[in-house]
Amino acid sequence: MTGLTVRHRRTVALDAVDLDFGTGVHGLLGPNGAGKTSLIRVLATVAPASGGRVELLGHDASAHRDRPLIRRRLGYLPQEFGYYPGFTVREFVSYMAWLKEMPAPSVADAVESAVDRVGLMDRIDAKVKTLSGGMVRRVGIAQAIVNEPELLLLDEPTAGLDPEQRVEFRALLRDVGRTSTVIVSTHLVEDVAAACEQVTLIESGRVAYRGTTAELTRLGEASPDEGASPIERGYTAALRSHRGTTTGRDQRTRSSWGTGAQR
Ligand SMILES: Nc1ncnc2c1ncn2[C@@H]1O[C@H](COP(=O)(O)OP(=O)(O)OP(=O)(O)O)[C@@H](O)[C@H]1O
Repeated sequence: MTGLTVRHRRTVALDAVDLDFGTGVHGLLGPNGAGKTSLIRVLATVAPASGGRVELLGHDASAHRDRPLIRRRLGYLPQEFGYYPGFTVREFVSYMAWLKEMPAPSVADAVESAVDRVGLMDRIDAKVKTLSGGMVRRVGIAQAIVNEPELLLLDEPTAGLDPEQRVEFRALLRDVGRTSTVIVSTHLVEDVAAACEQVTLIESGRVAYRGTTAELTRLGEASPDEGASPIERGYTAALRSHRGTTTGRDQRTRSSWGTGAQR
């Protein structure tokens, strides 16, 4: 994408961002309100850009006729996803496969494979409304991967998952990332450390840092900041550097709550 700008009324959520993502697992980090969801929604073709150019899987995301072609090859788990509570897991994931226009003969096997990958085979014929929050999240992941997407977009996918499920989910991400482009927005730096090769740090609608997970960790190792792990220290150091301050504890505290750029 080049010059991607997203405005929500007076708020500039993304400010002329240039980014490209190749095969592999990419972590999208940033404080609350940084612009991560705004970016993912444009990539998922559910929200228009206010400016700039976005090319997805060789298509122009702004071209109406190209969007169905993109959506067939895309998987998307929104931060809050809607589902029909009366559907069973099988019915819901099948319905999403149908929306993605998957060939009918392949749907039944694809649904079982996706549900199996998120560890819910024993609940495949249970109604979604009878599942726990973490299980519903896994149904959301199953619907996102049912079409074996070439571009997988996940907005806060580990919210509600217990630690064991998070470990399994990270393995799934690494597996999908072998052949596809996976973009994961998260607040959990340890998700990034465990599953992502590349990190993009967004703040106030701008790219604050890009590098490999190992580079961000090394940045943290060299940083005197307090923090639970080197990569968390790297996150703080990269944000500070972007803000152009090396001493501003007050500024860091203020900014770590996230701010939209009001124009
Ligand atoms: N529908 C909307 N109307 C008005 N402002 C919005 C809307 N959606 C987002 N914003 C603003 O745009 C900015 C970016 O929001 P966005 O949700 O993309 O951030 P985020 O990085 O995903 O945040 P979080 O980590 O809290 O989910 C914020 O200032 C937010 O308040």
